[in-house]
Amino acid sequence: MALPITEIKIKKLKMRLKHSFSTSFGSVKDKEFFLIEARDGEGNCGYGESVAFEVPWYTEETVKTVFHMMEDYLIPILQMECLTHPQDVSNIFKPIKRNHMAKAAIEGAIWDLYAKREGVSLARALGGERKKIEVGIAIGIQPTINELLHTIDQAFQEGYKRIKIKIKPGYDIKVLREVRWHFPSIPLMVDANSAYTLDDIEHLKQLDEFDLMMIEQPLSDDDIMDHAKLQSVIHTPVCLDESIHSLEDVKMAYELGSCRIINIKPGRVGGLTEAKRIHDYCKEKDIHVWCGGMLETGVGRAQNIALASLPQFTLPGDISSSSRYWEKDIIYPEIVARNGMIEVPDQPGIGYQLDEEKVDHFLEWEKVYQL
Ligand SMILES: O=C(O)CCC(=O)c1ccccc1C(=O)O
Ligand SMILES: [Mg+2]
Repeated sequence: MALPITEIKIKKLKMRLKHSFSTSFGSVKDKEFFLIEARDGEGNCGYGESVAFEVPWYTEETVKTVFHMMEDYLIPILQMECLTHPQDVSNIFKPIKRNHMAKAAIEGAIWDLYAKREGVSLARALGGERKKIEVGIAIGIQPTINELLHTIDQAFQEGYKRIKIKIKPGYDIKVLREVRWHFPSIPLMVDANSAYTLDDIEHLKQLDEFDLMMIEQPLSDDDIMDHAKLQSVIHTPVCLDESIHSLEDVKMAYELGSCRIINIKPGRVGGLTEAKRIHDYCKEKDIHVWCGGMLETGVGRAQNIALASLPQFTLPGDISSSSRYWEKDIIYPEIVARNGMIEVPDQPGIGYQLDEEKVDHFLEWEKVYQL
């Protein structure tokens, strides 16, 4: 069956985060992103969200490169090709190298449109089975230890299933000692966003004393080899985030023993289809996976919820309530984690409605493309 797309609309939005989010390389206060709409001319509309930031600190993409790729290369490809299934999208985009966040934004809208046309939830369309997913919370680098302890306490009281804290050189061992002193048994992990090198191996070995679920992306963002050297000498499981752009990267990491856990973000790997391929491989190899976050609004968050309903997402993801980041989200109902669980919607598509008033409120401009 054909999957006829008649129109793609790009909406540029800017939303202020409730609190700025700080990591080892800098902080984000205002989130600029694109909301993508894919229509079929029969009244159905699918939604996608781009996750690139303004500055290329996380990966090389930026808000501007995402727009450039979508307008100048990806949408023209859609204008030329006929689709039968959202799985075709990654294939037709193959001639364009990388630029995964641009591809994923469009592909996500097409997956949602497809699920709505089929009358099934996006979770179901992807092969998801879970009715509820376990979620955790990511806490940025805090100005003081007391603020960190307070935020952890709050998150734990709200029932989040695990706490992730960001670390960097000078903000690691001492901080963890404090955290473990106050919270000896909470499920805890750390994310370094590539702040260390192999020269820090002796330092990183000290992490083993804190009973961490994992250390996420300690070394360089494009490295797979050094992480294998590190994993061979520390007990704490290594989880790769920035280093994983595709299934091929996961295979290499598995073969080399670079990590024991994979963080999957659809935006980083080029979309939901590639995310699912990675999931399926990890299931076969018994590698635990979880769904990462990119400070998304409700649209990206809803897509992550659908993805995390797949069976190998065995660890709680970075998918917190809308209210953690936003005064008002652009979807309704807002996403709510209760006791560290989020229900996977069973309505067609992402299962949340767009709040057009809110979208208009945060809208900077929009552009329409006929296919
Ligand atoms: O809660 C979230 O959305 C994830 C927070 C987070 O850790 C993060 C936020 C922005 C960019 C990269 C990362 C990351 O996982 O490394
Ligand atoms: Mg990370």
